[in-house]
Amino acid sequence: MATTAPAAHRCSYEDYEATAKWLGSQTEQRPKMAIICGSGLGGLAEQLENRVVIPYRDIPNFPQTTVVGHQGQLVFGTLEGHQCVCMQGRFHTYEGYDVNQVTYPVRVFSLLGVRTLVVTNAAGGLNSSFSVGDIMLIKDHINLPGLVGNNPLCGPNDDRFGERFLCTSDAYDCDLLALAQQTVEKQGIRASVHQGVYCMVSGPTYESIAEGRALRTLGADAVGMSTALEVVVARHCGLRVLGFSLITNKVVTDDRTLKANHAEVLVADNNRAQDLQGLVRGILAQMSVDPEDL
Ligand SMILES: O=P(O)(O)O[C@@H]1C[C@H](O)[C@@H](CO)O1
Ligand SMILES: Nc1nc2[nH]cnc2c(=O)[nH]1
Repeated sequence: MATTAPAAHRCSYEDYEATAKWLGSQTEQRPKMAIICGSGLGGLAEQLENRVVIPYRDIPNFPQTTVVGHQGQLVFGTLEGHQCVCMQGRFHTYEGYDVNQVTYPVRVFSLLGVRTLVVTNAAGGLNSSFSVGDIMLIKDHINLPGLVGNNPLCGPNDDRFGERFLCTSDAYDCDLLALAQQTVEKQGIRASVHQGVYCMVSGPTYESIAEGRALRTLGADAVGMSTALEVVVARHCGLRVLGFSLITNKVVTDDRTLKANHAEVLVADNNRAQDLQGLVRGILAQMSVDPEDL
């Protein structure tokens, strides 16, 4: 039987605008920061003050989450003095969404006035010095789907969002990364936090032994099924990006008896999500608050 990739879901500027306008009518909050919560990492959104919760099913043009550990709602509120919008649940291409649907919220956030994107994910550790439960500050990525043609910037370029040819050598903001590293030192958690390269694959399969080895050879420290596409679109609309991976499992690169699974990913999240939340809060507490937020 022939199989086909999902048909490209073209979204017009007017679609993004309509969604942003509708969200703007649901709350007076105008966040400058968006946080995408990875698998099992939605707890951060519970910590916001003055919460306004909007289920994805109510939002015009929004996709729906289908993965365990991804709740499917936007939460507006304040965290450490910053007005934020949190995605409690993200979209993945392995769910059948195409790259434009997966990244749809990022452009909507930019139209809402968001200037900084914080991305989090659950990822498999490839770097042999990483342990389960460690945090990786993302310093760069390998956008494997994008490199082989599944890039959300393919197709006609809309100059209202950004330029045709985007440079991604500076995708992860150096100043935010430095602030994150300072916070790590301040919190005394250096032993379990590393900087590294995140590789996005499409999933939903976890890596074969040969694939795990190949990704390590490519220079990846951790591998997951999200994030890079969102970051590309965020950079295209000029957002600053800070990224975190929670290492939920070690990618199997030798022992055939070990098997990665989503339950193990969620257990590791459950055990260590609070550390990641504490780090994100610590970083936000040190970031100057936009005067318009006060
Ligand atoms: O949404 P993220 O990237 O955190 O989720 C990861 C990748 C898959 O969705 C899932 C695999 O266990 O966790
Ligand atoms: N591709 C991939 N994604 C993950 N997400 C969490 N763990 C993993 C993993 O081992 N591989």
